Amino acid sequence: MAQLLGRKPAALLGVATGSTPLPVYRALAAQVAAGRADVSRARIAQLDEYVGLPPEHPESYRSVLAREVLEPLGLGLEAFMGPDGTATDVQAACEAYDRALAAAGGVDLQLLGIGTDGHIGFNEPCSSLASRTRIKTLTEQTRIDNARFFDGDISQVPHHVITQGIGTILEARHLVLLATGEGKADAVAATVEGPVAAICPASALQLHPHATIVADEAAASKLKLADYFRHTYANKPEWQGI
Ligand SMILES: N[C@@H]1[C@@H](O)[C@H](O)[C@@H](COP(=O)(O)O)O[C@@H]1O
Repeated sequence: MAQLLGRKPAALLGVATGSTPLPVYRALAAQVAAGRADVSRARIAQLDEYVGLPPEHPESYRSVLAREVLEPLGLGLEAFMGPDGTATDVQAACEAYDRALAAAGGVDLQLLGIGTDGHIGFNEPCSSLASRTRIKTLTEQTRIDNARFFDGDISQVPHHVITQGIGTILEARHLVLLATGEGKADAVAATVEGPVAAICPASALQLHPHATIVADEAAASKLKLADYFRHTYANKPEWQGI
């Protein structure tokens, strides 16, 4: 991210919620504090949002991103773009968000996490690979996974969400998907080595010309080609800048 900001100070950074990307946000904030990265002209775009949670609810994704990304980077809400989870006309809000992203020049770098079922954003299994920002219904598993943010009480986890569609996500110039822990190993294997199929929404990354997957050993543990991936990473020519 810091490299991108060096090349393009007014970059539009797409950010994900969840626990996995938090160390990235902390590292970027540390670089900003040390004067090694300048985010003063950067803008931040939200990936998904719960429907019906007021923006000031501590677990609305707008609140989470304000707390974890905007404030540590010293950015205000004027640098932030996101869909309105409380809109009366949700579909119109979704379409407006897609238009706003395009009008802002598109997302330069989109950070993604991955759900245990292979979802990206909140595109649950069998989401159309061409989908645009829209309302989705969460699976029971995702609601169970996310109950930890709601005092472990699943009844507080909304059933409906707004998410950038898979087609919308694929329009970002660079996709970076982060996965840690054994719980993500099946999803990572299906994403990287499985067929491109809506049953694993993250497999759509195989269609993107510039997608990077960063996985720890546990999350990578079910990859058949792990040795090959390690070898190529260790032998990247310096000119590739990785
Ligand atoms: N909508 C978010 C996703 O964007 C995120 O990738 C996923 C994984 O979260 P974690 O990184 O905490 O495992 O959680 C939620 O479902």
